[in-house]
Amino acid sequence: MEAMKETVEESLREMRETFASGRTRSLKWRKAQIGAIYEMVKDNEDKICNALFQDLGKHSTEAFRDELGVVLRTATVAINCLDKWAVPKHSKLPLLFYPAKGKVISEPYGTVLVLSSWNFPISLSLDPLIGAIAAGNTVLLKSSELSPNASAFLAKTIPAYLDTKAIKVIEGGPDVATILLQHQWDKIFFTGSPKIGRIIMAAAAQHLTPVTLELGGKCPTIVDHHTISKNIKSVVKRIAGGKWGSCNGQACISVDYVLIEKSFAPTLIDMLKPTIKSFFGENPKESGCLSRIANKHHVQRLSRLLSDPRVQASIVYGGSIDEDKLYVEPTILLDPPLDSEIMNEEIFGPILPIITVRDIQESIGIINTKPKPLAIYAFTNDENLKTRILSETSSGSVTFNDVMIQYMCDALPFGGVGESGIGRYHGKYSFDCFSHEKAIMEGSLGMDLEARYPPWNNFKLTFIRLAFREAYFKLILLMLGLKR
Ligand SMILES: NC(=O)C1=CN([C@@H]2O[C@H](COP(=O)(O)OP(=O)(O)OC[C@H]3O[C@@H](n4cnc5c(N)ncnc54)[C@H](O)[C@@H]3O)[C@@H](O)[C@H]2O)C=CC1
Ligand SMILES: CCCCCC(=O)O
Repeated sequence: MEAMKETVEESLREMRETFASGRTRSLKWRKAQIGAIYEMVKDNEDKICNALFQDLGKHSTEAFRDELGVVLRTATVAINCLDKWAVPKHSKLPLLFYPAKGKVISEPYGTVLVLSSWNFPISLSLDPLIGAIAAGNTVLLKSSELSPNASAFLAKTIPAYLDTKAIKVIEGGPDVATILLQHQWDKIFFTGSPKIGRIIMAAAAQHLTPVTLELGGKCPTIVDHHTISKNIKSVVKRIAGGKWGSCNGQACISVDYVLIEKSFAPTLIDMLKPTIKSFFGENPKESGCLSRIANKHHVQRLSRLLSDPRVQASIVYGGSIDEDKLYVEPTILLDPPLDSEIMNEEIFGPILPIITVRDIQESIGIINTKPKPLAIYAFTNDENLKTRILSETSSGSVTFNDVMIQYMCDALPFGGVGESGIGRYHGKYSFDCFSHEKAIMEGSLGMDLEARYPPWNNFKLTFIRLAFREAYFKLILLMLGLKR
């Protein structure tokens, strides 16, 4: 660890020197670096897909949809929009200070730390990296030890494409992260669990470092079957895809549990079963399209969630586990107890609890008994229910009549609220996430209003009262010929 400490100190010193040189402030430099990330992903598609397969058994199609394609689009949007994002924003000032001028400029924070997760190790590393570079920062990236092949690819390949004096990559786990957190950073961007998010925030507090925490939680899916019945096949496929079709439920915005009216349960279960078979065949373990569970610890964690006898009794499909093959069968539960661990911990795996209510309106009350989720999904065409969900619940985002696609829309901010996260990114939100918005004001020496200065008197008070009444003050300036 001593060697690692020296590496970290040397990396930080060099990144700070590079930032101080001003090189990263050049939009040309930023675009060149982001373009290099684009080329790196394009040049190494096979290596990246192989790394994701080695780490997670992730199929190359899923890997391209959720990772490579996401990064390529993020890079393209950043390069195309950076000039616009970086333009100072002029501000309308109170007439009292006329003819002073105001604007806001986006200033890079400086030297930034990015800590990412294992489930989408390429996109969750490179997306924030692109944002940090777009904003003009130097960056150190530490991806997750639980995706060793993807982490090794990033550590080996990024230096071959990017400015190594500005962009550093370190492999390692909690021990390395702990060393990193002992240093002062100008911004920390963390993707991971709320538990570790608290550690990150506590470490950042020592230096008053701003943080973005991309965390997780239990994303509910309401299905109001009365109003979506003519599209029920799409609804069921989207729910199944939102659980088993993206890293096998190991995603922060996966469908965690479903809320439906009791009368609809048999139909939903009967439609989910053939849908799973249509996705993964008769034996999903051999399908090749279903990502593996990350490691034995997570298999044992999922096994523990299922071990509650009351949960065991709620299994209506699946339930088999093969720890050696890091496999948990796509599993459906019907009404596991709301006080069971599986209904109070982020599942982060291929188990789908179906919770039934008498009236779908009761779903809101159940959702509000839990921490604010990263996403809420609701399949409904009932505008009143939509309005209630939007006004009576709080979450990072709400998606009606689909799941997970919000992640791929760079015009929408991606982030949580409460336990599910602090801050947001994607698209321009990434640029803003890694920028300090600095207020600039330029006063005029040409005109000095005595009313600004003592001695105070009623005339000055009247003048100041008027000045806060912008319309009157504008009239006065026009009459005095001081403003056209
Ligand atoms: N909001 C989002 O975009 C996403 C959120 N997540 C959330 O992340 C969690 C799963 O990801 P994991 O990687 O297992 O999370 P994690 O919190 O265990 O690890 C995340 C990162 O923190 C580091 N880390 C672990 N222990 C640490 C410690 N004691 N001190 C400092 N750093 C430490 C890890 O090396 C890794 O780089 C889930 O809760 C999931 O919902 C996952 C992906 C995306
Ligand atoms: C579809 C890609 C989602 C990535 C973020 C997550 O849910 O873990």
